[in-house]
Amino acid sequence: MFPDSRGVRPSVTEEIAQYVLELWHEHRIPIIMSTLFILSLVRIYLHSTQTREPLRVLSNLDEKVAPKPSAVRDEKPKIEMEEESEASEATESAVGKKGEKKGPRRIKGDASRKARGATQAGNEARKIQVLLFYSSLTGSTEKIAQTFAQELETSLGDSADKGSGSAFLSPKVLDLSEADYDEYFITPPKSEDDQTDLFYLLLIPSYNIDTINDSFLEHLQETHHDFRIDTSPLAPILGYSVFGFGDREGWPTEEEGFCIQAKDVDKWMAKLSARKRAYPLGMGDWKRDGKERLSEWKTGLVDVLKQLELTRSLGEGVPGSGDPLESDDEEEAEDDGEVLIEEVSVSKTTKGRSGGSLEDVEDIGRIMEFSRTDGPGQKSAAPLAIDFTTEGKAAAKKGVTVTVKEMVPKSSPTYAALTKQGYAIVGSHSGVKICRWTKSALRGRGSCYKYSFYGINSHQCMESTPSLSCSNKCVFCWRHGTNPVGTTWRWVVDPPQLIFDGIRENHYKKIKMMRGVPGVRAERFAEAMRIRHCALSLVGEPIFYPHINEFLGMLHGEHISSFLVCNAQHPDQLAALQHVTQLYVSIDASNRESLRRIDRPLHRDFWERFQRCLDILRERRFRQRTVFRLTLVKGFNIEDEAEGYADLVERGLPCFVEIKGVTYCGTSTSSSAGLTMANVPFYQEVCDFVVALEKALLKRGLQYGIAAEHAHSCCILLASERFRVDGKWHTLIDYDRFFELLEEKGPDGDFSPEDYMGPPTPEWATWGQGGFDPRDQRVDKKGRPIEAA
Ligand SMILES: Cc1cc2nc3c(=O)[nH]c(=O)nc-3n(C[C@H](O)[C@H](O)[C@H](O)COP(=O)(O)O)c2cc1C
Ligand code: SF4
Repeated sequence: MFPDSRGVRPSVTEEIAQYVLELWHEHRIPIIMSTLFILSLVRIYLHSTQTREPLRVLSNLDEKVAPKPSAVRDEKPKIEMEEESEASEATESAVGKKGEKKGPRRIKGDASRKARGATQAGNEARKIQVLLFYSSLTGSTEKIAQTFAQELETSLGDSADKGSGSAFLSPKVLDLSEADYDEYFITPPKSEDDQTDLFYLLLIPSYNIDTINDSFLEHLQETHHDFRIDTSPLAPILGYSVFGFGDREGWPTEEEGFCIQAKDVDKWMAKLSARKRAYPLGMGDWKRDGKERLSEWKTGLVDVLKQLELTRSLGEGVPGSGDPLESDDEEEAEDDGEVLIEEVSVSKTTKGRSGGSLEDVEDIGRIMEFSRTDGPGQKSAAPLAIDFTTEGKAAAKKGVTVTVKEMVPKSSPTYAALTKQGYAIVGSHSGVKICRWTKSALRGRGSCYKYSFYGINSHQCMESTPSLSCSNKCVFCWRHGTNPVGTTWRWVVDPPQLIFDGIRENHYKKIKMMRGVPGVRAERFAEAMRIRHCALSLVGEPIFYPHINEFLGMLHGEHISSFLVCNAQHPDQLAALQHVTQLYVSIDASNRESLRRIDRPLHRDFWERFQRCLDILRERRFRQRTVFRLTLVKGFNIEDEAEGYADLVERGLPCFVEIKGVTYCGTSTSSSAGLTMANVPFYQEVCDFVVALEKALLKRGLQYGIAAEHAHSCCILLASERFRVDGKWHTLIDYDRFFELLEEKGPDGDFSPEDYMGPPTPEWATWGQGGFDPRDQRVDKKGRPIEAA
């Protein structure tokens, strides 16, 4: 090495470094190439000989299908699952689905989706154990319990322990005389891995002698009252249901003790489980219908269990459903377009927007164009823009362009008011609601008067209307502040199929919500899942709807009978109406002045319209089963009006005349009408009026008689002698025959009401007998049984 410029000679180390550097510069390319080559060889070798570790995210997906027992524990694992689903989403988006463009993963804050995914994943991991408890003295329930458990397992798609993929473990059958109550009825037992939810079924035969049932009931009661224990210690179970066996031979009615202990068990279980009644109490007579009832109960139960498997939730219940206090208070509001006085505070805004004055309404002309704007999420079914009436041409004449709006838009106060009152609004102008009688019949507490008079089952009756709008503002209709009014159809028209599907769906939804309500009977609940009747009378005017005939066709197509009530203000639509099972016209007064005062009609020619409607009814009396409905309001339309009503009957010659006292619910603030309790006639006053009317009819040579009564609803039926056969009234309807005739002869077919007249009116419903179905139990406002007089 040479000395540097300063004449200093480099050290040995410096000389070596210099040498290595020169060497690198000379040979770096071959060195890099050969290193890369060697590394590649090593990589290939390792790849072909080593077992691969699965990718982390894929392993997670596997875990989701078959989780390790410890993978899901209460809250925390849910979070883990969430992360897993996030991870799998990440993988999917990073790897990209087949044919999809790969790209950076976008993270969106879709909390609900994540939560749902997490719950489902959690649900998949958890199992459901049905515990079937029974008691038995003479052994029949024991045998039934064993068979029932096997059948249930099959119906649920076999059990998880047999590897079926179902969440249900094999049902366990437990004899209450051997089971440790402390183990099952103080707090629900936990499985070893804490991965199992419990569902309790109880098969209880009743005994009026001392049996194991007594100590069991005592235990339930004591547990509930024990101050050291929570009042609802069984709340963690998924749900429960009870079925009782009894013997009607010795204990004919529930009041006499039929299935009494099953009822008690059901009641205490509701308290202990914090209202987890998953399906109504079933009851069967072991000698007669026991098996049939049990099988029905099982069908309903399986539906609920399958829903539980998916959602782990019993779903919605009506307010107060399964109340731990088992309070049986019922609201007294009577529906069915039946007239009532109720305390309702009507907001000024609501009134202003929905009502509109007479002048406003009459200014609206024929609708020439349709300009509905479908907001996001609104149904896409094409609405039809029609003004089907012949009235209100003023605007058209003036050349005013009218924008077609929805009758009851979701954002309107009307919508809010109606939904608050329990209506489900379907589309933009139809509604459905469960009436109090449907609820009452589900609980075996009596049906509406239409059961006594015409044989309709209230628990199979749907109350609805395709038009929430009306052309009157009747003094006794408390809804006139909340429902829209008008003389012409000036709104968007929904197609009939949309209405039919919507009301049916919402009706069933509302029935299902009654599942946990105390006292609902399993067999009636099961029957209620098949609508047999439709009362088109809820609120508004059904024949106002332009496609009423198509809509009726849909009801009849499903063998749902139609009870249509109209207000005698739309003669053209009435004349065009096809067959209905029973056609009502509301007759609210006997003369022009009284009608104006009571109905406060929007049409200026209301009296002429009214009379034309009566004439149409007269013409059609051998085609349609026609009914006048009179609503008596004291101080308005009772006094001295019997003669006037008789004249109207003479004009319309209806098949029947229903006379009903207005119903009172609370203090009336029924708008300016100011009706009070003083306007509600006593039943005796209604009876006196009916007797006077019958006399007035006979005086005119009209063949009518008092056929039936339903004192509970303050309702009496006058019928034409056409419906008296061999001295017996035949006010019931043969529904099957009605549908046969309709199918044979068509909706305009030539057949008469007599052709589908039913069997004789039951004795208990005839005049003087009160009209309460003896199968049912009358209760007072607090749900306490009322002894028959
Ligand atoms: C002594 C006795 C008392 C009974 N008491 C009632 C009763 O109060 N209410 C009822 O509905 N059934 C009553 N039953 C009918 C039983 O509940 C019915 O026979 C039941 O199916 C018996 O079930 P098991 O064989 O599993 O014990 C009674 C039967 C017996 C023998
Ligand atoms: S007819 Fe139907 S909707 Fe009307 S009160 Fe009776 S059960 Fe209720």
